[in-house]
Amino acid sequence: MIEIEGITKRYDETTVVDNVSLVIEPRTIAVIVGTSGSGKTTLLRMINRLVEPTSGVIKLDGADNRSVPDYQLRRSIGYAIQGHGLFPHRTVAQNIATVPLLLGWDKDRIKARVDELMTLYQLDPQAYGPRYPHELSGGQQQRVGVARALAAEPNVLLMDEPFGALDPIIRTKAQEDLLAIQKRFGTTIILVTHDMEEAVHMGDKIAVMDAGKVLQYAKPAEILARPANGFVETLVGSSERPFRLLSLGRVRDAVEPGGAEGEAIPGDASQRDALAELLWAGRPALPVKDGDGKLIGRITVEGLVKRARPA
Ligand SMILES: Nc1ncnc2c1ncn2[C@@H]1O[C@H](COP(=O)(O)OP(=O)(O)OP(=O)(O)O)[C@@H](O)[C@H]1O
Repeated sequence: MIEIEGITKRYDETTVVDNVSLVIEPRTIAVIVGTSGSGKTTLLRMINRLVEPTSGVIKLDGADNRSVPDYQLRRSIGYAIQGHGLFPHRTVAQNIATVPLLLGWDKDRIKARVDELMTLYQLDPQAYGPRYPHELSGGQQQRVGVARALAAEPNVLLMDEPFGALDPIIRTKAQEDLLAIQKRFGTTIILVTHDMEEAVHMGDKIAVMDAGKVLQYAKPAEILARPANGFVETLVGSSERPFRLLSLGRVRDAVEPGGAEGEAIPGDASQRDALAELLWAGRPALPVKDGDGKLIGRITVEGLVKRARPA
């Protein structure tokens, strides 16, 4: 659990983070969104003490983050940034091994962990381990950056626009990979992004920041349905709201009894994708199948339209 209590950061007369309090539950993803210069990066960097707060306290599992030396703290918290921050003169394997090496892991354990993470990120350790960062594509470098942040099995991972520079297809893949890894290791993640789509997709909770303050901190569905004020409403995009709400739900949760003509939609597809399929097929309803291909009912345009409005 991460408890941010009344955190403020001032540079001279300027307050860039203004009395922020947030609690991030273990094994969840909290996303920080906001306009440029709203203080997102500064807030994130106060968690691993790359920036020292002017006042306030941050606790990790109950302990003040100033109770250990900052270098020790940073070895226990993963940190991944846009542009990856890889060491250019170290190989991919050496980059990933950075923190385990600092922690004094033995060679075999480090090699096993590097191989495990590279395999997880679909980079063949034999082929890519000895390469240098510039010999990789942007998407591959991004995966190495996240693998490096995860190398020492941190409970907490801080991510600052980690997918910012990726093209949309690779970005989606990177998001799915991260969600899968988060589930598997139970990591608590704080992710800074500009992208509301990403925030809604990834976040268990979203914190909306403006001018150093957190305006709303709530579940994505709550933020979409009941934005705290006009700023949050603008940020979540009024015209996109219905689709974003639908993107949070699965087809299986909107199944109605009965059959329909046409190609069946998988139950684990998002309701937003189902609506797109229905519109594209020009049909009022389509059948729904479960993971085994068994038909479990149908999904209708009418049903989805009702769900695209806040409850
Ligand atoms: N070391 C510093 N000295 C003075 N001002 C700073 C310093 N670091 C950040 N700031 C200012 O603090 C404000 C918040 O910066 P921060 O990087 O936290 O914003 P952000 O929300 O992450 O922005 P972006 O989305 O553009 O990265 C900005 O106005 C920035 O100029």
